[in-house]
Amino acid sequence: MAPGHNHNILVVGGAGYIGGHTCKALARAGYLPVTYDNLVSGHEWAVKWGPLEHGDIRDRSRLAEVIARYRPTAAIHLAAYACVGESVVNPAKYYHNNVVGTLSLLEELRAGGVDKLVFSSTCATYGAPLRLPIDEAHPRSPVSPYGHSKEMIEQILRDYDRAYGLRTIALRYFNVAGADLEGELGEDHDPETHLIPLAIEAALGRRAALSIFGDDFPTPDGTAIRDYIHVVDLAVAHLHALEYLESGGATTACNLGTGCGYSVREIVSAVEELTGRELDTKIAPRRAGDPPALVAAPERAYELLGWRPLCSGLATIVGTAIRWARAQSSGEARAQHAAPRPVGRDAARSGA
Ligand SMILES: NC(=O)c1ccc[n+]([C@@H]2O[C@H](COP(=O)([O-])OP(=O)(O)OC[C@H]3O[C@@H](n4cnc5c(N)ncnc54)[C@H](O)[C@@H]3O)[C@@H](O)[C@H]2O)c1
Ligand SMILES: O=c1ccn([C@@H]2O[C@H](COP(=O)(O)OP(=O)(O)O[C@H]3O[C@H](CO)[C@@H](O)[C@H](O)[C@H]3O)[C@@H](O)[C@H]2O)c(=O)[nH]1
Repeated sequence: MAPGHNHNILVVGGAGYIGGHTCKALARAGYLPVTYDNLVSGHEWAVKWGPLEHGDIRDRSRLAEVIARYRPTAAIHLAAYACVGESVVNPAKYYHNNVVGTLSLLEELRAGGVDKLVFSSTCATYGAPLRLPIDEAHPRSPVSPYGHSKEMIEQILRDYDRAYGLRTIALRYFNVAGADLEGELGEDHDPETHLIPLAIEAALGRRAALSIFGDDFPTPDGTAIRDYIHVVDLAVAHLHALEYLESGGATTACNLGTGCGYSVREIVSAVEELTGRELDTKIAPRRAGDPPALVAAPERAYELLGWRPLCSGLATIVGTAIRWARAQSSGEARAQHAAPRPVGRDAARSGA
């Protein structure tokens, strides 16, 4: 790419778990990821591959300023609250941030002439599945406010394309897990709610026991089944999605999953095997809003994007997450967190 060529990508929510990995993949492909994030759950240390612009998606003047400064050719929108259970008890929080916030972002993208958007959607838009695996034609009937918020946004995006020509691809992620293959990034939520990091923390003795939310689901071992996709595979899919839009692709949506489902008990066994520690578990009631099984039919993404998951085997997902968790308490993690963001070529391209 020629120096000075404007290939800035606005990564909204780029300081988060998936956003950080996506920025790394973008930088490797020659883009400059410009992170826009209010750091409500993201981290400054996770922004290593381009500038960090602090701001909230509901702050339109701040958004306008950042878009005018970097003139991105496209945006990737990952900023949201994303906990299914919490959304059931506090739906207002979810609709305000996810839906109202996205409307604010869309207005400023329009005003700034940004006409391509990759959107982080979710398999939670399907609700309780009527059939497995779930393909994109499956009815979407969310069972949590979180899922509803994402489904509403998908509808808004279709309408914005028809009316304003904003082309978008909604990526319906299944369960994202694992950590950067080089150990530079990983999941760090506070509080953590996701199964794999919680199981690892329990195995490493950092929490007392892992609660298994329900063992009476209609699944072979009674625990809920999910399709886990490695965060690095997911990050790379965003590059393919961007290329799809850059080459004129029409507004659409596709699943990002593997087609393989694992139960909570199977995840517990994998964590035990790979840490060499026995896990203390206790059965707890089902968590509100949790469907029994979510497994993707992943073929549409293969065909549309020419993408395949390459590191989403369970051993790699759990193995990289264990390595990341172990590094958190060591000097290795602290050194990485302190690493400065790249300057020079990137600073020049940022127009900073
Ligand atoms: N983790 C998963 O398994 C999963 C699965 C399906 C979909 N998703 C979606 O992927 C996206 C990223 O998820 P994640 O796991 O990386 O979560 P995360 O919490 O680590 O990242 C979200 C980022 O958005 C930022 N953010 C939130 N609200 C903001 C606001 N109002 N203004 C500016 N920044 C804001 C946060 O600070 C954070 O950096 C979310 O949209 C989520 O719904 C995640
Ligand atoms: O301590 C725990 C945590 C989770 N689970 C179960 O493990 C499974 C996976 O849960 P979790 O890791 O919290 O992910 P989900 O609730 O499935 O949600 C994630 O995956 C969704 C897609 O399925 C995304 O939309 C959400 O943003 C993302 O948080 C579910 O059956 C949970 O009930 C437990 O049994 N014990």
